[in-house]
Amino acid sequence: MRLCAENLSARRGEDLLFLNVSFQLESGGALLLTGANGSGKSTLLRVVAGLLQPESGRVQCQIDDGSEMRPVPELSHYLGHKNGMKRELTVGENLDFWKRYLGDTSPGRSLAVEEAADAVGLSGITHLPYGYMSAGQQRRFAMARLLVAHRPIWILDEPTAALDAKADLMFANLVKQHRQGGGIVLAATHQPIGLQDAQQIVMQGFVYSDLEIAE
Ligand SMILES: Nc1ncnc2c1ncn2[C@@H]1O[C@H](COP(=O)(O)OP(=O)(O)OP(=O)(O)O)[C@@H](O)[C@H]1O
Repeated sequence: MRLCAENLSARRGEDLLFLNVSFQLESGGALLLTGANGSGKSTLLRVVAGLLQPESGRVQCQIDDGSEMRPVPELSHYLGHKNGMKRELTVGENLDFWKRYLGDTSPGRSLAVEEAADAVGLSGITHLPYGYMSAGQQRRFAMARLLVAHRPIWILDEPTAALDAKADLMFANLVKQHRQGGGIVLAATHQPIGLQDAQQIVMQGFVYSDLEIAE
């Protein structure tokens, strides 16, 4: 599998936040985004995930050599700052919704809801409302979403913010296993979460605000 981002640029408000960012990731590869608060990490991840229209450029993914290019949203999970779970539903109902809604988009095994809960260290409580969970448990169950539907690309925005050291380690192992299985990971994070040998882009913020993009 190969993910290609070519000449991505994005505007926030009137200003150009980044200009002509390109990278390529192969199966098992990872990209780490770093940079100061407000430098554009979340914006770049949202562009890659298809949640924000770029000012220029495109991102595509090829499953096998010679196969057609496919849009990243079909093949990716996006774990942003928000957990994307309903407080009123049980944990199991939330995960079951995501399992059915996202489905599996490529060969690869997704986990049953209880298996995924076990993988994030929280088995036996999926019958409880999501809103009853502590903040850390809620985040762990949001991570379980990555496991109940198989998607080869994981796009992660500060996935372990506010988690304890044990949860960091648990998630680092999930990321490592995902990469070992041929998955690709893009992440903005300050924690060591299984991103050994990752490519790195240091975001700079509105440095290009007075430039215009050549069409
Ligand atoms: N909808 C918006 N309209 C205008 N400006 C925005 C909008 N969303 C974000 N910005 C600005 O874009 C810049 C980049 O924001 P972004 O969230 O991508 O940064 P970040 O590097 O992820 O920051 P952090 O480390 O704090 O999460 C910031 O200056 C922010 O204020």
